[in-house]
This record gives sequence, C-alpha cells and structure tokens, in this order.
Amino acid sequence: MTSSTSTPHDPSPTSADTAGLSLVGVSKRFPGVLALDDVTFEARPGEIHALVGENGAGKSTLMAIAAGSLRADSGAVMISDVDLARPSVKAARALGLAIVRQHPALAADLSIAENMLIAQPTPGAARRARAWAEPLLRAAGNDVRIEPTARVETLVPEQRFIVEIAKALAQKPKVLVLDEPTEHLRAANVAGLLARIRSLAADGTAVVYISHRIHEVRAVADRITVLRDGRARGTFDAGDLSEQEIVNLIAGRPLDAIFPAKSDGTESRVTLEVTGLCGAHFDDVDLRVRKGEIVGLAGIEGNGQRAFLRALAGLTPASGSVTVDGAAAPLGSVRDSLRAGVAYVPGDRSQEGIIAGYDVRTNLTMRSRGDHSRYGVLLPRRERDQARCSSAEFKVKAPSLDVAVGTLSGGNQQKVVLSSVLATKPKVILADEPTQGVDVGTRSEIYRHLRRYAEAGTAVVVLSSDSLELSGLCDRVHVFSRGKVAATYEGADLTEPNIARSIVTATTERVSHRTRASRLGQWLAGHTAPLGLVGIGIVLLGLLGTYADPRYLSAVNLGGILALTATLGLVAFGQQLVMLTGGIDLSVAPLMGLVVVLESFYLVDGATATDQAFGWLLLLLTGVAVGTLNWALVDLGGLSPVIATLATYMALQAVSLILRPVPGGFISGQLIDTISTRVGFIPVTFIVAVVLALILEALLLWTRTGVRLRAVGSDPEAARTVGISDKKYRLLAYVGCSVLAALAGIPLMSQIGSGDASAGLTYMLSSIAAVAVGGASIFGGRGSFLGALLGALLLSQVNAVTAFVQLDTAWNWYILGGALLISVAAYSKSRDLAVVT
Ligand SMILES: Nc1ncnc2c1ncn2[C@@H]1O[C@H](COP(=O)(O)OP(=O)(O)OP(=O)(O)O)[C@@H](O)[C@H]1O
Repeated sequence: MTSSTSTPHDPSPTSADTAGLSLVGVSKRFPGVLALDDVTFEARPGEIHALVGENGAGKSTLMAIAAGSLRADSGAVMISDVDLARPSVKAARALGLAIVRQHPALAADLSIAENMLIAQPTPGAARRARAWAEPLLRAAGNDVRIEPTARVETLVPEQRFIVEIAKALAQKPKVLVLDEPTEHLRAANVAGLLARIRSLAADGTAVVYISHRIHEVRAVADRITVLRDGRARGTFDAGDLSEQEIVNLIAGRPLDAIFPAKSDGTESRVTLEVTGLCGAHFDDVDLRVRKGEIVGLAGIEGNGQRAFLRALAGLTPASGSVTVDGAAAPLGSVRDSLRAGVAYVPGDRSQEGIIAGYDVRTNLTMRSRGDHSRYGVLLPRRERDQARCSSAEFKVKAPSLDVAVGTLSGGNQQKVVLSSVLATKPKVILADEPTQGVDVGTRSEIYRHLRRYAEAGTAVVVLSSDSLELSGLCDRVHVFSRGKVAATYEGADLTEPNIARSIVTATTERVSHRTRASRLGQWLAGHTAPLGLVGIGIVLLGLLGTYADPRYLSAVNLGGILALTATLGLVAFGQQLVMLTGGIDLSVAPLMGLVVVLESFYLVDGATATDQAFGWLLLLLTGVAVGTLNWALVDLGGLSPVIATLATYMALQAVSLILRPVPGGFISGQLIDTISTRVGFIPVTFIVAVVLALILEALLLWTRTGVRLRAVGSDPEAARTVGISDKKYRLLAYVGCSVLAALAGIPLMSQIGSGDASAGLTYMLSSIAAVAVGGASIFGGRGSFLGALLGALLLSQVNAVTAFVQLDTAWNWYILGGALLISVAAYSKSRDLAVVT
C-alpha cells in the first residue's frame, strides 16, 4: 500500500476485493438533505478500514444501508460477494454483517442476555441465555462486571456500549461495523477492543471502524476513507498519513492546534469552591476552580466522579459546602442549582440531553425559556432568533430548525445539547463527556468555547473518559478512586500517560469496589417481585375476610371468588399481551358482551349441532376479526391505541345493542352446568386459567417469540434495528388479546345466563387494573401473566371481602384505587433499586 494524502486509492472495488463489504454508487436523500451522493466504499476481508468525516458527513447513514436498516435510493450493497438485492437487517446479518451502533440498539426492559440473544442470526434457547452471554460479556468488557440477567435500563452508558459490542462479536461476523464504539469507553476497554478488532481482522474479518478519535483511527486502521458532505473524498493507506493530515482531510482545510492555550495561572479569584462534598458513591471531595481554569475529572466508571458531578448539578442529594463566586450555592435541587447558575451538560445524550421527537429549535432553547418569554408567554421571534444564533455558533448541521432533533447525526445532536446549556449563560459549567460523537473540527471549537467561558469567569469542570482530551484541555485533573480524589495532576505533570496510569491503577481497586445493587434491590426490580407483593396482598385480604366472618373460607365463597377470577384472568391475559407491546385494548369489555349476545342465539337449549358448531366458530372468528381491526387501526391507520380501541368499543357495543336491545335469549342450561363444573370447590374455569397463565408465562420468558414481543414493547426502534418486525408482533398481540377476551366470554355466559349487551362492560377497567397490579408497565416491555392472574384474584377478593366486612360498595373502589396506586408506585420505585451509579 503506497498511496499518500495527495494520491488517494481508486475506491471502486475490483473483483478480487469484493468479498467483505462493498458499497457501490450509494445515494440517499432525506427531506432537505442529500446524506449520501454516489458513494463507493469497500472493506476487504482481513483489513480494518476506517471511515472518517465531520458530523453529518453520512458515515452512519452509509453503514445503516450496509446493515440493511435503511434503504438506499440507488446503488448496490454486497456482503461476502452476495448482492443484498432486498436489503433487510436479517438478510445482512445472515450474510455475516454485525454492527455496533452509535446508539446501542438495546431494549431497556429486557435483560442484557435477552438483548444479545435476539440480535443473533440463529438465536439459541432463551432459557440458556445467561450462561451463553456471561463469557461474551466478560471478554468484551475487561474489568466491567456486567450481570447478564440485569435489565438494560440499569446500565450506565459505558456498560451499554460493552453490551452492544459483545452482542455484535457474538455473531462471529465476517463483516464487523463499529460506529463510534469507544466514545464512552475508558482507556483499558478501548485498548482491549482495539486488540480484539486486530485479532478478528487477522482471522479474516472485514472491519469498518468509524471514530472521531483520530489517534485510535491511526493506531488501528489499515486504510482510511474520508466522507465529506455525503461524498467520498478519497481512500488512503493509514500508515502514510500523520494525525494532522487525517484531521485536515476530515475538515477539508488545514486545522490549527486542537487545544487552545491553557490558563497562565495568574488569576487568583476562585469561581467555584467545593468543600467536603459527600453523597452516594463519593465522599469528602474538595475542588477549587479559579477564574480562567478548566478542571478535569477522570476515573473508572463507578468511582464517584460522575456521581460527584451530578450531585453538584443538584441531580442527587449531597452534603457539604459549595460556593459560586463566593456565594453559597444550593444542593439537592436542579431548579435551585440552575437558578444559582450551575448548568449541567449530560453525559447520556439520548436519555437526558435531548427530546428526540421535538424540533431542533425547541431543543436549543428549552433550557433558557426565561430569556424568550414574558409573563410565561413565549415570544416566538425571540426564541427563533436565539435558536438561530446558537445553531450558527456551533455550526449545527440541520436541514432546518423545525426538523426533529432525533433525525440529526449524533455529533450534531451533541452540539445542540451543548449550545442549549451554554444559552443559559451559566456561572458554572459541569460538562459530562462534552465532545462525545463530535468531529475533530467541532471538538476544537468546543474546547475554544469552554476556554472562552473559563476566561470570562465561568467555572468549567469537565468529566471525560478520554485522557488525551483531559490533558490537552484542562489546567488541573483530579482522578477519582473509590469515591475520593486519588491523584491530582497539573502543570508539567498533567500528561496523558500520567492520567491513564492513574486510572489503570485504580482499576484493580475498583473491581472489588464496584457496587452492585443489593440482592433485595435486584429482586424488587425483577420479574418475580410483583408476584410476591400481590401474593402478600391476597393473603392479608384473606385474613381480613376470615377475621370478619369465618365463612369467608367456605367452599362456596372461595369457589365463587375463583370463578370470578377465572373470567377476569382470561381477559386480563389478553390485556397483558397488548400492554406488553406498549398498547392497550379498551374494546375487550364490549367484545365479551358481544360474545354472550351472539351465543344467546346459537348456544341455546335445543340448538342443532350445526348451530352449536357455528356458535363456537363465530366466537373465535369474532375474536380474530376484532383483534385484526384494532391492529389495523393502530398500526396501519396510525391511531393511538386508546382512540382506536375506544372506537372499536363503541362499534361493538352498538352491534350488541342492535342484536339485543334488551337482555334476552337463554344460554343452554346444560352448557352452563358444564362450564360451571368444579373439582372439589375449585371451578374448572379457574384451573384452565392457571394452566393458561403458566403456559403463557413460560412462552413469554423462555421463547424467542416472547422475548421479541417484549422487545417490541420496550423499544420498537431498537427492535426494528435488530431485525424484528414490530408490526407482526403487535398483530399477534391484538389478535391474541381479542381471542382471549372472546374466550373470557364463555365463563361470563355461564354467570349471566342470557344475552345481555352490557354484560362485560365492567371488565374494561378491571382488566387494566388486574394487569397493572400484577406488575405490568403501561409503557410496554414488561409484565407477567401469572401477575395478571394474581391481580385478578386480588380484585375478585376485594369484592368478596367488602361484602363480608359489610362495607359500603364504595369501599370496593377505594380499596381497588388504593391497591392500584400503591402497587404502581411500589413497582416504579423498586425499579430504581437495581440501578447503580
Ligand atoms: N432519519 C433521518 N431523517 C432525516 N435526516 C437524517 C436521518 N438520518 C440522518 N439524517 C441526516 O443525514 C445526514 C448524515 O447523517 P449521519 O448520521 O449519517 O452522519 P454521520 O457522518 O454519521 O455524523 P456523526 O459523526 O455526527 O454521527 C445528516 O445531515 C443527518 O441530519
């Protein structure tokens, strides 16, 4: 390889080169942006090919097309010499392409092992996911201990990236694409990853490496392709280029020094003084920032540096003394911190930095609302002017300020976060990874901005996992270990190797220090806790009922409670199914009534065998038809599930009333007897409900379909990204829900005995309540069929207990409302207990 900066390779693939990944003449236009313009790119087996370029140059778009998650307007994609004629994530994966995305495609409610499993071309058994994932995680994240059964929502960004990397490597890819994989990784894990990549390439894998960290690119890449404004600007041998030459190629012009000059140390005025700050994960930390200084924080994740920064921002409780420009600053309240001029640049951009669905303008101005509103009324022109000014200052690349910020490239989103924070004119800037995902040109602009703020008297504290950044930018760097400042570097000692060494020394300490959520915390945040909690509620209610009247334990009463539980349980299973996908079905109630009405024509005394067979078939068909209709309204019609199923609710109720304006038609007595059969005092319907709950629970937890269903509810975008058809799973859920609701009409028939259009109406609220009490999230992604059954039992018991204690029926509602509030509050609180910061 002999080309130089001035003589780039011809990127057109030759026939000998085409194995690996090959993209030929790819173009892609988004509204207002030509993201890719006739780009040709290839990565050969055994090479590491870096793809570099400014923010918004089109790197992620190109790789999304290679991975099949985005369709090109024109051009061809070939993986291992096979033309990806009909691009899809599945097809690309089957050909051996794995991708580590800039935004990890992980569903928060699923366990880490489950997330890794659903992204595999041929996923193994969900039951063995833990044992399978454990060694893969260990290999991907040197010293970061990650519990495969923990939910992804409990992970900090570094851990999420390690999971994303482990997920991709588990595929044993022939083509591995890494899109900014190290933005959140510390040096030890970066080194481990680069070594791993080299060994994969040595074994013949074609690796595409996207990064803004030029030293990494130089260290690992064999060839480098530069993208600018959607066009390929040349492919070069990495060995022929210096770092400065790569930087110049990316920017398209010579760039001066990346880091601005440091403080001359002549200022003595202290802008920020922190004394003896204590909080969760850090203890007795002092920090002083003088005018003109930038102070850096380093350390291994979990050693308290991030917790310290967040406490300073008022996000978590802390004690100690903080003064800003000599005045005492408040602790423990974000609002008060903001008022005192303390501004925080969040490290977790997607979770805390932006509101992805909102436009760029709102995201740019939302932190400084007071500046462009009067008496609470927004002044649109002033807002627009400020947004324009902020976006120009940071050169935010967006088709217009009205597009959703989520459609911008990662680096441009980061610029939006920073400029929106700086628009608050802060006295203190607490910046957590301020240059994550930002290109080298903008990076140097951000450094200059921060330096300018520092010189103007703003206290600037930067937390970064990049030692090079800290040594180049900061005047002083504190390295954290076990929640305390273990080393401080300044002047001539402030060098990258010193910081890196200090961090590595802390690694060994940290392995033992790394806090994991307590066992109780993990259990409370887990799948079984709601079952235990509802179980306790059921026992307590039972004791109350028995205390009020020993006949509570009579076979008649218990049998009655269980029969009602069976009916409610069946419809709650349906509701649970839909809620797992993030939906809700209000139409279950009139559907149950409609089933009873329909059967009051067919399953009557003296009905012919044909009529009876038709009656049963009609029950099933009605369920399938209503479920399909609901799904079509939601998924094809784009209606919200509440509106869609409310419309169906009204339509079904109207049909029932047309068929039976007044209750009438008697269900066959023999059929009622059969449905009401009991084994001892236990109704057969209850036994059926228990068996069904167990089967559904097993399917949900231990089969690929169950895991995928939960993934769709937890994060439809992440699910689509790993190749799951979210529409298909929502169809399954809505049809399943309606069929279960129709089946719940069978025990209802035996309870009502005649065709009554209003028979099932109370089941709308009670089915939702049973599922919520049973531990489901109304946002989708988590829930339990056993929980729904126990929730149904609790609800049925409340009715019985209020009757036995001879309380007014209003108490039914008080108790149910209370149980609902307590359980939902308890579950949402318990989920926090598994999170380690
Ligand atoms: N879904 C989308 N809708 C609209 N525009 C998009 C979408 N995805 C990307 N773009 C636009 O396409 C262009 C290329 O974006 P892309 O994410 O590929 O850039 P990038 O080189 O990966 O940048 P970065 O380094 O910041 O990640 C940008 O202008 C971006 O705003």
